[in-house]
Amino acid sequence: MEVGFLGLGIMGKAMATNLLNHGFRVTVWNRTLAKCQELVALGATVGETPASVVAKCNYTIAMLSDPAAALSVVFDKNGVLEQIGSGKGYVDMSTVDAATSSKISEAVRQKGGTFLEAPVSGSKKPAEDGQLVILAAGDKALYDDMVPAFDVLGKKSFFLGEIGNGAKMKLVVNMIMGSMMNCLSEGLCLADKSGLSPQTLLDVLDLGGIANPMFKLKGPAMIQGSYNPAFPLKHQQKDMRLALALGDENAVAMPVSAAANEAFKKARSLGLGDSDFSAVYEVVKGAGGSGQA
Ligand SMILES: NC(=O)C1=CN([C@@H]2O[C@H](COP(=O)(O)OP(=O)(O)OC[C@H]3O[C@@H](n4cnc5c(N)ncnc54)[C@H](OP(=O)(O)O)[C@@H]3O)[C@@H](O)[C@H]2O)C=CC1
Ligand SMILES: O=CC(=O)O
Repeated sequence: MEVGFLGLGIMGKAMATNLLNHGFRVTVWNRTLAKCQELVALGATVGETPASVVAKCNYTIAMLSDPAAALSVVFDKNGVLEQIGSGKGYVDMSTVDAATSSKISEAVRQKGGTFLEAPVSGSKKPAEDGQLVILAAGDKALYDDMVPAFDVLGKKSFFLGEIGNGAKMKLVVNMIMGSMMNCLSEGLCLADKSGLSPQTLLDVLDLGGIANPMFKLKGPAMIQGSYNPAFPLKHQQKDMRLALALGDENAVAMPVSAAANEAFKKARSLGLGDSDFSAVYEVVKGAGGSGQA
């Protein structure tokens, strides 16, 4: 199967690599084109623009940072829309809101193409290991066509029906995740300040009913103050913001998530946007950092 792949950030690079390793022919594009070279070494070809990738491939996947990036790659000059049409499918796996997804879907369908949103749950390591959870919605025939690729990228795919449902599911999941990360940070801080060992807290948590892979993976690095980005904090804050907007639309009160969002915003203002989202611990500790938000 031949696929195009737009966006070679932390996730896109791992996902495109997996596809190449499983025998897919992959044509890649990235805004910073130099990042394509690592994939070329693994057998990928490069498209000069999103439009040229779509011209070459019947199926094109995108994995981009946020709604602005997702829209730009489709609607701007040399974008996806210039070459999409009958017989061509576009699959956006970025985490965006339902309105962004719907806008892209309508434009692609107007040109005669098909569209699927398919955001993923799971971070850098699950992406490298092909263990993502895929939350797809939109064109069912395109979903069926993509199953061989989804089987390589993920451990499970869900087809959630009409466009927007994948985006909404992803935002609900990440709203919970971001709130949990804040709660873990407060727990580590409280343990430390009240004379307990944060590591012993992690050991206790891991044996009980609220044990989870995120606490187990991130906790020890947080204690060390190590925030090598697997999931950049700026993206977690974007997801909290979009989830809170979904809460506004549906009149759902989310005070816990709103407080978590404030902590992520504060972390961005302290220059921690490119650190892992667990760096929100620095805000809870009252410390801070330096660098770009
Ligand atoms: N990292 C994670 O653990 C997970 C991330 N996600 C979601 O996946 C998506 C990608 O995340 P991740 O790979 O971590 O992010 P990165 O920040 O590592 O990569 C972002 C990608 O988007 C591109 N990009 C940004 N702005 C534009 C633009 N205006 N036009 C074109 N391309 C643009 C970047 O290009 P360039 O290289 O030129 O900057 C890069 O390829 C996000 O929506 C994120 O929320 C979902 C699950 C897990
Ligand atoms: O979106 C992030 C993730 O870990 O899932």
